Amino acid sequence: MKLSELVNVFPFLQVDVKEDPIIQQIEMDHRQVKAGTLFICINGYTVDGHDFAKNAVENGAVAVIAEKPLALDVPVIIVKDSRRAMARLANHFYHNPTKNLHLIGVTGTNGKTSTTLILEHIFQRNAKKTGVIGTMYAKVGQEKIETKNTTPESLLLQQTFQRMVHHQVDTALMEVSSHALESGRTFGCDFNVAVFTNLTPDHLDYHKTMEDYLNAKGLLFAQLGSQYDGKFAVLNIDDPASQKLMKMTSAEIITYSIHHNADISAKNIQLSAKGTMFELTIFNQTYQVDVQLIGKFNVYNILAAVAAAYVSGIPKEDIVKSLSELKGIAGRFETVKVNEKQDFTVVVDYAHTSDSLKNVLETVQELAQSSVKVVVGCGGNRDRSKRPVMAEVATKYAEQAYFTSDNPRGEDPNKIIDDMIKGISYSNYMIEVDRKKAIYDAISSAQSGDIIVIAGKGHETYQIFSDQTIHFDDREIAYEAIKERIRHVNI
Ligand SMILES: CC(=O)N[C@H]1[C@@H](OP(=O)(O)OP(=O)(O)OC[C@H]2O[C@@H](n3ccc(=O)[nH]c3=O)[C@H](O)[C@@H]2O)O[C@H](CO)[C@@H](O)[C@@H]1O[C@H](C)C(=O)N[C@@H](C)C(=O)N[C@H](CCC(=O)O)C(=O)O
Ligand SMILES: Nc1ncnc2c1ncn2[C@@H]1O[C@H](COP(=O)(O)OP(=O)(O)OP(=O)(O)O)[C@@H](O)[C@H]1O
Ligand SMILES: N[C@H](CCC[C@H](N)C(=O)O)C(=O)O
Ligand SMILES: [Mg+2]
Repeated sequence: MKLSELVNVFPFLQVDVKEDPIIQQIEMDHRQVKAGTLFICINGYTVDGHDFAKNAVENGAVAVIAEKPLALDVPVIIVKDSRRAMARLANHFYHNPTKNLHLIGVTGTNGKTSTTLILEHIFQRNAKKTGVIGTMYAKVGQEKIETKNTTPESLLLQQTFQRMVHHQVDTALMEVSSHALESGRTFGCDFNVAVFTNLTPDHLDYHKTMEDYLNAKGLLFAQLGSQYDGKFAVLNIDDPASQKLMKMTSAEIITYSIHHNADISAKNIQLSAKGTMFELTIFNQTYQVDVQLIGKFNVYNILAAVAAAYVSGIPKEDIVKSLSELKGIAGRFETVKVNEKQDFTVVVDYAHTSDSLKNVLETVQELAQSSVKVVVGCGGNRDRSKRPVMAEVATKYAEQAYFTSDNPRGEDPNKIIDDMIKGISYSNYMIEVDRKKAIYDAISSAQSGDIIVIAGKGHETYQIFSDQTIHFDDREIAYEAIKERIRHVNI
């Protein structure tokens, strides 16, 4: 595509393109630039991409998008906001791929990954070809692509959607983070259905207040389009934030709930260690369902997915049938079992907010025959305000807590634990900064009937320190620790 054709998307931009190079790719990182690239300068949170424009040209960039004049030997096009401009350019460059996809976006503090993967299962069981974009990976058909962000930057996002279109994907299921909405990564995505799970405290380092955080989530619903265009907003009306989201959208509103009357609802929920049974009502028709997922919070995720699948045209009976074949989700309430001699339960769960930790601990309290133990830490360079709240929840809802590290990143792990224990009401905790040792401590003291929750990292296979990232998988460590515990008991 010629530069002039590409920048045509900006309506009032006066571009004097004397040279009109062919643009073969667009990049925002100078290290990815090759001959024929349009380089976009982003003033980021850590460095300013404008400082790398010269290097980008040396690497082969044939044109540059910037927010200020730059003395370069290639055309420089000046825009007001280059991140925003990038979303628009990406959309145009990759031929507006979401117009050719049925796109479902899921937002909310907790449950985005779970809901998108339940949706993937429902759509696949109903003969749809799916694509997924989220925390664990992006997936085009069966091919998995590693992702750095839950919701990637617009360039990678639109490129991934284009791959989906080329691979005949019809339905795309996507987690939409508040960071992405706030920074415009999703501008230009043509969502058909937007789903809201819940809003509880997290990311207050980035959004500052809960109101700002809600407003960021609200952008998904505000940008969705109207009911006249067949757009649907799926809202959890047990969460008060939904009242505000209703006002922000002109899409058709579909409600789901456990506690109120709603379009999609669940009643008579029976939890067990093997799964969950409940009565599911989809627009006045009720079905008995029996799923392998554990916990009331997963009933919410199922309701959200059922609602989104139904408004996407999957018949009620087919949705219900696919729920019975639903398997667990990696790193979400994932149990680690070595053999039959193991008379206690170990659960690895991605709970990394106070609300998700409370939910998972309340769930295991209902299931435990003896005591509940929890191993938990808080991420470095992330919302500090959640640290003492998570520690309070851990000590309140478990008999014994082990405070440890969870991706300290650029921070001193001991200081993170200091922040956690500041001002908490209970003292039933131990501190072990080494996460492996903390897991061994918790498991080596396991008694028959205990449940040990290892929280915060779920599917992650790494631990991020200031100077290095090491391989670290809670499930692998727990497995070894359980083997040792069983050996010890049998000596
Ligand atoms: C705070 C934040 O959101 N940061 C995101 C942001 O990075 P940034 O603005 O800091 O980028 P930067 O490092 O300052 O670089 C600025 C520009 O210079 C360029 N550059 C930089 C260095 C260089 O040598 N050459 C070069 O060209 C960079 O490519 C970039 O274009 O833009 C990057 C590209 O899109 C993101 O990957 C990055 O996410 C980081 C990794 C991150 O941790 N983000 C978290 C907070 C986040 O977004 N989380 C949400 C999930 C939350 C949830 O699910 O609960 C998410 O969607 O992932
Ligand atoms: N609907 C829910 N409500 C509250 N907690 C939930 C819900 N669903 C899942 N959880 C808890 O939150 C954890 C993370 O779930 P999930 O990965 O689905 O959330 P997410 O929104 O994708 O998180 P992230 O923001 O990191 O992408 C789970 O391991 C579980 O403890
Ligand atoms: N999406 C979440 C992931 C947190 C996972 C936890 N293990 C941590 O590193 O804090 C975040 O960016 O806050
Ligand atoms: Mg996620």
